[in-house]
Amino acid sequence: MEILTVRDLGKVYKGNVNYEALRNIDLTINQGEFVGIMGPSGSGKTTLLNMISTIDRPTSGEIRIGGENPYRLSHQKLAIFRRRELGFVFQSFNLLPTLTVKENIVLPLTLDGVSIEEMNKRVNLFAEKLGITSILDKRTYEISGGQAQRTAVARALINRPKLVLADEPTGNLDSKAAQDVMEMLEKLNKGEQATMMLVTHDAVAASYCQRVVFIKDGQLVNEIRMGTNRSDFYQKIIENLSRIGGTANEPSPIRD
Ligand SMILES: Nc1ncnc2c1ncn2[C@@H]1O[C@H](COP(=O)(O)OP(=O)(O)OP(=O)(O)O)[C@@H](O)[C@H]1O
Repeated sequence: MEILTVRDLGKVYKGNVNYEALRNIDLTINQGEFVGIMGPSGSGKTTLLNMISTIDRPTSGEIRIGGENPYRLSHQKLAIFRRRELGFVFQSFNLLPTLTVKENIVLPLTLDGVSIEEMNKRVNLFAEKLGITSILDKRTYEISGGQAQRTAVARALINRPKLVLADEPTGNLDSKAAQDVMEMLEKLNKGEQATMMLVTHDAVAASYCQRVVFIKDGQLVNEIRMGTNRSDFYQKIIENLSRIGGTANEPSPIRD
């Protein structure tokens, strides 16, 4: 089943000089897929993510999420759609510092009037899956970056959204914490059948995806799929990035 359908998408930033940031983008993400988007700086990754996350309107083409075109919804319905159908994970975690870890996680549920009992059930389930049960009552300034990102992942998934969108989720983490977060995302993708799209510069993070799509100068140029081995997939990602000018070649930090 298709969760995300992007057809012939285009984006032109209007200004003194118009800039065509995306052109003829076609992308489909099926239920339960984990897809990475990679490309050089300025290639259009954030622009694409902003269109899909309904933050910014496309100039042409169409986006459907779970069969719905979010840009046809009224302002109020769009806000509800975003909260119920999309989950967000950001580079900078975006947790509220005055709340505890648990309060941050349940925030999307409180806005939807879910019962306390159901909230507790879900928060305990996700906290256990993400290994953050012992820090639920801590404030966000008392936890590590890796714990903060796992909290953000729990918050993004607690509503069981149709699509989870992650923007450089490992960008502020050291390599060990980054690996932990990617392992959690992979586990949740498999265990919860969560459909995920990840924008990243990090080839190691991308190697946890099942499919990586490459973007250059506003166009999708290639896609590769994970085979049986993550180490080989990582090498293929690096080769593709080198070809399109995304990053230098480097030795694999992945051991099988
Ligand atoms: N609001 C805007 N107005 C005009 N041009 C913009 C705007 N936002 C982005 N651009 C341009 O569109 C192109 C794509 O930008 P985008 O931020 O999507 O790239 P990116 O691949 O996410 O880059 P990075 O990896 O550096 O974050 C760039 O050339 C950028 O300068």
